[in-house]
Amino acid sequence: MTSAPAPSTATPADLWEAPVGEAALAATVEVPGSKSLTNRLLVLAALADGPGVLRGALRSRDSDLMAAALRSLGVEVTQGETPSTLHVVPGTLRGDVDVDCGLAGTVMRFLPPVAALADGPVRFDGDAGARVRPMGPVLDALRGLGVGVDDGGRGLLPFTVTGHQGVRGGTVDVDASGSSQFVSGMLLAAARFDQGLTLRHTGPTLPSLPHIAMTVETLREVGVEVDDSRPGIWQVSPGPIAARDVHVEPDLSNAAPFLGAALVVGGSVSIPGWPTVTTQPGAMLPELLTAMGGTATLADGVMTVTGTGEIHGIDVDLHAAGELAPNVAALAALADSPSRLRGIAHLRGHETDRLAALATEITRLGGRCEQTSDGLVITPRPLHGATFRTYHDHRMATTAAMIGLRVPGVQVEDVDTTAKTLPGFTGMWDRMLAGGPA
Ligand SMILES: O=C(O)C1=C[C@@H](OP(=O)(O)O)[C@@H](O)[C@H](O)C1
Ligand SMILES: C=C(OP(=O)(O)O)C(=O)O
Repeated sequence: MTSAPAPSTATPADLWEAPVGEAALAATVEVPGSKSLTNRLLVLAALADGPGVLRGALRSRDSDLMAAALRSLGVEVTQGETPSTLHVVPGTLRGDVDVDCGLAGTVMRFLPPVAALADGPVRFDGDAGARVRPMGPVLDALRGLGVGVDDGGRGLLPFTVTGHQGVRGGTVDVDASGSSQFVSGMLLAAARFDQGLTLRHTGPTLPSLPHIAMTVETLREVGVEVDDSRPGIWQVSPGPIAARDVHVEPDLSNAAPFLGAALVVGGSVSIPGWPTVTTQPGAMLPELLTAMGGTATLADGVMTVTGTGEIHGIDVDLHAAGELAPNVAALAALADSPSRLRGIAHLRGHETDRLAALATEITRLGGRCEQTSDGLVITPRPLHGATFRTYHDHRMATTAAMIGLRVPGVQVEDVDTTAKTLPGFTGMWDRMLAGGPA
C-alpha cells in the first residue's frame, strides 16, 4: 500500500470555494474536444503523408504541450479560423531538441516512438509529478527495436531518445499493466517503422482497453492496417499514414463532473455533441450514472442526465475507464450506501497516486474512503468543509467541485490545475449552476 502523496503547498490565494448547488439544475454544457482523440490525431497528422486539419480540437495544457513538442520536432502546427481548428504540416523530424511533457501521459508515452524517427537526440522531461510516472515499458520496447535510449537505468523521465531517421520495427513484448498508453504510443508510430510492429502485452492485467481500441480505430481511419484479432497482440503493417480533415468528438470524461452534478443537486444537465458510437471510456457514464440513481437519455446527439439529489452506492470494476474513477468517487462519498471501485490499481501512476489522494482528501472532509489493493471502498458519512488538496490533478479538482455542490466550505486548492484538459472549468461550473448554456 502506498502512503498519501506529499501535500502540495497551498496559500489562501490558491483556494477556490466550490459553490453549493442551491436549486435544481437545468443546464446545457458544451464540453470541448477529447484530450485522448486530439493528441492521437495530432501525432497521426504529424506522421502523415501530407497536410491535415483537426476541427473541434481540445486547447488545453496537455494538447498545447503535444503541439509544441511536435513543432520542436519540425512539424508545423498552426491555429486556423478558430482556436480549436489546428492545421498540421508534417516535416522531416529533427533531433537535438527538447520536449516538455508537463504532466501529460499522452505526451510522455506517445512521443518517444515518434522521436525515434528523428535525426538525432530528443531530450524529454516534465513536471516533478511526471518524473514518477511509469515509462519503462515504452523505453524498453524502443531499445528492443534498436533505438538508443538513455534514461540512466531508471525507466522514468528525464530521458533521451536518439533517432537515426528510421526504426527497424519487428516484434516487442510490453508489460502494459501499468498503463494502456505504453501500447498506444508504440502503435501510433508503428506504421512508419520499416517492418511495422507486432506488440504483445505480457502483464497480468491491461487497463483502459477502450483507449487502445481508440488507437486502433484512429489508425484504421488513416489507412493503417492493424490486426487486433488476437487478445493482447496488435500487429501494425508498415505503410503510409493518410492526411485527413477530421472532427474531434467532445471529451466525454470531462462531461463526467457536469453530468454527475445532476445527481448531486437534482435536475438535469445536457451535453450536446454526444457521439452515438465512440471508443471514449466516457461512453460508460450513462450506465454508471443510471446505476447510481440518475436517468440518462440520448436524443438528437444530446445526452441528458437527470437526478433527484439521491445517489446510490455502486460496486463497479473501472479498469476500462479509470479516468472516470475520481468523479465516481465524489458521487460515492455523497451516496446513501457504500461503494466499491475495483480494477484501478494503475491509478497509482496517474497525475498523482489517485487512490491515496482520494482516500486522504475524502477523509479530510470527514468521509470514509479506504484503499484496497486495486481500488477504493467508500462508506458515506456526513461531510464538512475543509481544504481539498488536488496534487496537480485536474480530476481531483473536479471531484472536489462535485462534493462542494452539497457540502458547504469545500476549498479547492489550485483549481486552475483543471487547465490540463479543461481550461475555464470554474466559469463553466458557475454557468451550469446559473442554469444557462455553459
Ligand atoms: O490513451 C489515452 O488517451 C489515455 C489512456 C488512459 O491511461 P491509462 O491506461 O494509463 O489509465 C487514461 O487514463 C488517460 O487519461 C488517457
Ligand atoms: C490519467 C489521465 O491523464 P494522462 O493522459 O496524463 O495519463 C487523466 O486525464 O485522467
